[in-house]
Amino acid sequence: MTQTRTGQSFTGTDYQRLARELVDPDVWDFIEGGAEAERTVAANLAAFDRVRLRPRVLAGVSEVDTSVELFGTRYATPLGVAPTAYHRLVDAEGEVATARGAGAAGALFVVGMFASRTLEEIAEASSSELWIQLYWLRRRDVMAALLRRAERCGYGAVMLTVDVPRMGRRWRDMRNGFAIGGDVAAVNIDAGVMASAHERAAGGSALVRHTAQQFDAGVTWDDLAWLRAQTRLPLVLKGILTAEDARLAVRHGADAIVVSNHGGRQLDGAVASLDVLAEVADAAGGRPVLFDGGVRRGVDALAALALGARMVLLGRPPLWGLAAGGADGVAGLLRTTTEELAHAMALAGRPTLGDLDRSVVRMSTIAGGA
Ligand SMILES: Cc1cc2nc3c(=O)[nH]c(=O)nc-3n(C[C@H](O)[C@H](O)[C@H](O)COP(=O)(O)O)c2cc1C
Ligand SMILES: CCCCCCC(=O)C(=O)O
Repeated sequence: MTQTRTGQSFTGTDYQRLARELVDPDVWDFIEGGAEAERTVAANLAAFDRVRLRPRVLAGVSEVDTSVELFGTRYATPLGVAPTAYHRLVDAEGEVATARGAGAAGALFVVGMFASRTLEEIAEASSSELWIQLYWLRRRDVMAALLRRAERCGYGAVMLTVDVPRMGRRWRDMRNGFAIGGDVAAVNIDAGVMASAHERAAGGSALVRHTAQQFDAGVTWDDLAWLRAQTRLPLVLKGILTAEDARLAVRHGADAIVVSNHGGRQLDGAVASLDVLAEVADAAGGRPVLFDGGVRRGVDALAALALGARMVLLGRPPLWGLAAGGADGVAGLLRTTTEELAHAMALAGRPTLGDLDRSVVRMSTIAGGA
């Protein structure tokens, strides 16, 4: 699924529109929604509206190369699939289809701790690199067991999400009394640990109750030593928004950092990811910096790569692709966005990702400003 009825390539917004028609309204709210007034959701998008590009000319752009290397693996595209929970909410094959789609596009897929297909099934279906994402649960034995399984089936890194000591107050989910329903489940985790995610109650989100019960809000930087000791895989911390925390992450053994505000789903009012990318990249001591939040077009990815990201992750867009067209939809979404990026690189006179630096971007103070 990569073309409209008139033969044009789908863009991200085409996938979004199609997905909206197909997905159950409560699930749509879960995907699209953010915390509280959704100011940070809006800020992530608005930051890209303030990007102005400084193109160079006569740069020899007959070949454009979007490939990138990270932890010894080369990817065809610097776009990757961010960890998102429960892909079977939008497609019967769930993460297996996402893995096939990401593989077809040569993209990294970060499999969520709350995946709705087993780590082994996903690995079997994948032809590109997989990483595993973890939240810090009270049950460290569950985290350790997941890590061992991920290592056994060849996952290449562990991404610890550090911005969810408790669940953001997502009013859409709370008003919908959202709970994970039907036969969808986080199949890699003990059913007892996950039970509260399925308990529907009027006027509240089961995800909030589940997080309060099962996530460990007491962890500190010192606890990272425990996780480090569990695995030889590279450790990537997701959810860093300040130079201070970037320095602490490096000091406590992070091999890479993801600049992210969780797609505006956690602290409403938090800075737009793009606005702090350069600050965090400067503080990361040479460690690779990944980025997510509000990337919808290739030109957005170009700006994030220029401001210091080695790789750019997409959260909601691959779910739109998955809902609209399964594995083909995920591949189509990633390919289209990569083609947009390659096009922008050519027109900006930067034919390789190595040519992208801060001189590409000038941030306007107002959306749509000069
Ligand atoms: C439906 C949904 C589920 C998510 N689940 C997770 C998750 O399980 N783990 C995690 O670290 N981040 C999760 N995220 C956050 C994404 O990894 C990512 O940070 C965010 O979506 C990026 O913003 P974008 O959607 O604007 O691209 C989720 C996001 C969405 C939209
Ligand atoms: C019951 C598990 C909670 C899923 C959390 C997924 C997530 O991080 C999100 O942003 O939503």
